[in-house]
Amino acid sequence: MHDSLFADASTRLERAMKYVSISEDALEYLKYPKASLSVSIPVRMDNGSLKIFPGYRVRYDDTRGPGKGGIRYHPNVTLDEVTSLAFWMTFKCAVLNLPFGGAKGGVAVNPKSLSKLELERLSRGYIDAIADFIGPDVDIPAPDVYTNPTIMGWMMDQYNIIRRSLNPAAITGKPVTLGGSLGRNTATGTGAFFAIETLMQKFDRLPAETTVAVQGFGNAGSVVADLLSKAGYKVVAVSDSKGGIYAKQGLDIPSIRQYKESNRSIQAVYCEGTVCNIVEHVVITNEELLALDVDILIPAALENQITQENVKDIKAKYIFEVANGPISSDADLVLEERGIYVIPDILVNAGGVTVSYFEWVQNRNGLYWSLNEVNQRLKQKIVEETERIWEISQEFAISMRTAAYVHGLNRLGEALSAKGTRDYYNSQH
Ligand SMILES: NC(=O)C1=CN([C@@H]2O[C@H](COP(=O)(O)OP(=O)(O)OC[C@H]3O[C@@H](n4cnc5c(N)ncnc54)[C@H](O)[C@@H]3O)[C@@H](O)[C@H]2O)C=CC1
Ligand SMILES: O=C(O)CCC(=O)C(=O)O
Repeated sequence: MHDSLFADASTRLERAMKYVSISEDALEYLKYPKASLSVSIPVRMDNGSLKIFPGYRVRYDDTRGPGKGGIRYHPNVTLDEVTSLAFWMTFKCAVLNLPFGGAKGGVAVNPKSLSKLELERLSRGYIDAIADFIGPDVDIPAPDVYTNPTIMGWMMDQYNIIRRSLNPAAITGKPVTLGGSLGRNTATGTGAFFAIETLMQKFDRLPAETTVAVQGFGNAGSVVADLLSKAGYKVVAVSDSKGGIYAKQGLDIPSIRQYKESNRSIQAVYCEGTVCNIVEHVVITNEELLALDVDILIPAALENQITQENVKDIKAKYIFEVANGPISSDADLVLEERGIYVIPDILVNAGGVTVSYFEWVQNRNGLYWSLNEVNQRLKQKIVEETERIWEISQEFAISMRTAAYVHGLNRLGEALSAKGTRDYYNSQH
């Protein structure tokens, strides 16, 4: 594994290069972020003191359209992490053929330590600091880890105050009442479910005979766990930042979600109405969850969860990356050698940005779609691109990850070439 997350992420590009025929110039462009902004956000705390939080927004590439990507609140956020996340967004949007480039933002903060008012001040302060860097035709933020529709609502409102106009398409993942799209809040997990279903059919796997473990029970992980369990898969383990639960007979995911809503933590429960009772289970660590002997492993938390250190312990047959970058590049090679299928983040978790695109389209048209229409369109896109990446992987006998990068690189290369060399500008100065 490289010291820098971005250096590690870039190796994926290098592995795909030999299967594409795009210009050297295009490849050179794609090695660097187009623009990066680092800001300091002053926040008046409830006790009257002033705290400064570091924040970032990176626009990696906007050849195919405005930058697009979420905003993360986490104590470990760095410019290196945000750059990697913006790099992945660039390829994700290309893989899904969305008219967007890639961007990402983040603030180094533990949001759990802030009051609701402090969180609102921080969110408005972040938009104050980056307002000139974003916009509906430039770069459009959305939610990511520890941010949510409420925070997107504050951010859009702050952007509108600064611009003195209403700009619903400036931010996606907003509350529905402020122009958010139906289905955006569940889109990442739903898209992942469509990708899993498409590929499990190819592997002739029946849901009832397929066990699943999910690391991270947030917006993305809890929804995919729910959809899989409703489709008959046996979800035997889930976890959050504090640890996990395992039950050989399978967990009742809807009950665990219900319990989490009122208690903000996970517990192995079975609920009838509002009464939830604890059922037989084993408490496990996140490390133990990753090493479970299950058919499908779904990392849905943070980066670098499977590395050279623990890759030998992995027993799952298929890994669907719902998190961004959960597997380091060296661990990826080991998994490939061992015949473990890894289905990459830039495809599996692309449902979120796809419905963000639908939200942006609806905001610009002022015509809003039903939930059914959103989910039908989402399914069509995810299934189509999953099939295409599968074909590329079969054609060149390469991993699904490399195939996804080949697919994205082809689209990016075409757009970069269509823009021309820009030598005209250079020769004028
Ligand atoms: N929210 C979205 O629309 C999208 C999210 N993603 C990715 O999905 C992943 C999860 O994001 P969300 O579900 O949105 O975040 P979230 O904030 O809703 O949930 C994060 C979950 O991860 C858990 N977690 C945090 N640290 C952990 C650790 N060290 N070990 C195990 N669990 C841990 C938290 O307890 C929580 O359950 C991230 O990698 C994010 O970038 C990707 C595409 C879109
Ligand atoms: O919805 C979006 O625009 C971006 C979601 C995101 O940050 C991601 O896909 O990692």
